[in-house]
Amino acid sequence: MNALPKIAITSGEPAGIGLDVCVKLAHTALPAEIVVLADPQALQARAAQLGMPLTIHTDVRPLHSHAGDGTLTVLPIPTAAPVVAGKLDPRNGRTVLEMLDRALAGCQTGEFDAMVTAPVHKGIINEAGIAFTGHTEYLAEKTGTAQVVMMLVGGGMRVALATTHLPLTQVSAAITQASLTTTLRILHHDLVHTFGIPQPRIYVAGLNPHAGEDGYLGMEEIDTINPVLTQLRAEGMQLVGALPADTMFSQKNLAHADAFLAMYHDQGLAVLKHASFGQGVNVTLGLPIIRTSVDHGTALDIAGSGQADIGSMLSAIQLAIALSHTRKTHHK
Ligand SMILES: NC(=O)c1ccc[n+]([C@@H]2O[C@H](COP(=O)([O-])OP(=O)(O)OC[C@H]3O[C@@H](n4cnc5c(N)ncnc54)[C@H](O)[C@@H]3O)[C@@H](O)[C@H]2O)c1
Ligand SMILES: N[C@H](C(=O)O)[C@H](O)COP(=O)(O)O
Repeated sequence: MNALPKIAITSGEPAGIGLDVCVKLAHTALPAEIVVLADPQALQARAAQLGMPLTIHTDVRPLHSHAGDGTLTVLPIPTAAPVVAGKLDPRNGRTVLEMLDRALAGCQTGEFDAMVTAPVHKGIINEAGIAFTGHTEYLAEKTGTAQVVMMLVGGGMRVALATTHLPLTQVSAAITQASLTTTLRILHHDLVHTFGIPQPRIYVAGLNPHAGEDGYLGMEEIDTINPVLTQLRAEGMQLVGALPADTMFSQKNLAHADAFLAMYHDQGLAVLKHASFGQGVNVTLGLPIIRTSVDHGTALDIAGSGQADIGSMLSAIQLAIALSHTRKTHHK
């Protein structure tokens, strides 16, 4: 097996900073073979807008590590409409999904070892007539995976979510004993087998203020969360909780927890992004393929301006490389 991982980067919403990040990536060396899925014309135009040199290769080249010499290997996915930095166009909604489909297919056939996703704009894909809530849910559906777990890594912590892109009014109903059990099993399994932590300590948040205050501020802890924790502790998992979310991320807990499980998106991600926005990584656990992503969105306000930071993309690629090596070692 090839020792140099081959990583597919989907460039995401073309009006956003995904293209800026890819142009900057051309100038950063990495210990992997990198293939960017993008519209070559739009990419070249963004490089010109940024005033950065870029040479695009769309032919199949012999195996080489990403030199950071201003060149990019690009797998062309043409946009349906011309791309303007900062201006969304629903006609390009489907293009974004074509990139994901192509990268996923390559990961499934072994053409790629992992996919790393630049940000997409969920709203414009829906405006294009395609129901879409996020990469996480999309890749789960496309791979026929009943349940996956979104986990972000950054600021010295790992934060996983019991629910992902859901309106708050639907969160409580979505957290069932069955879903929470599966989430914790996936999280525990990946912490052990992918992140190499033999006996991970997982700190679990409650859903309600003060973890429900013994039922006076909500019943989800008593009815759903605590029974699941009790059951899984009996199986040997080290679980702490259900904890009041407002103090769960204290420095003391940070020193002891291998991962935190938040009940919903902003309960966990507001904390993690406060600590590490721009450097964090989003990783989907439980998929049959390796997928990591940036921790930021399309940043339409700065697309084409040169202000886009590539720290999170570099962290996402580095984690994808590490996970590719781990998977290859286990499958030897
Ligand atoms: N991985 C993903 O696909 C992903 C992740 C988060 C948000 N989103 C989507 O992105 C869209 C916009 O989301 P948002 O406005 O909430 O968040 P955002 O991350 O796009 O922007 C928040 C702020 O951070 C700044 N910013 C973001 N990334 C930056 C970078 N790399 N360098 C410098 N500054 C940066 C932006 O300019 C903006 O001021 C939404 O449609 C959202 O769903 C996608
Ligand atoms: N929840 C992610 C975040 O806030 O960073 C983001 O929306 C991307 O999610 P997907 O990877 O599912 O697109």
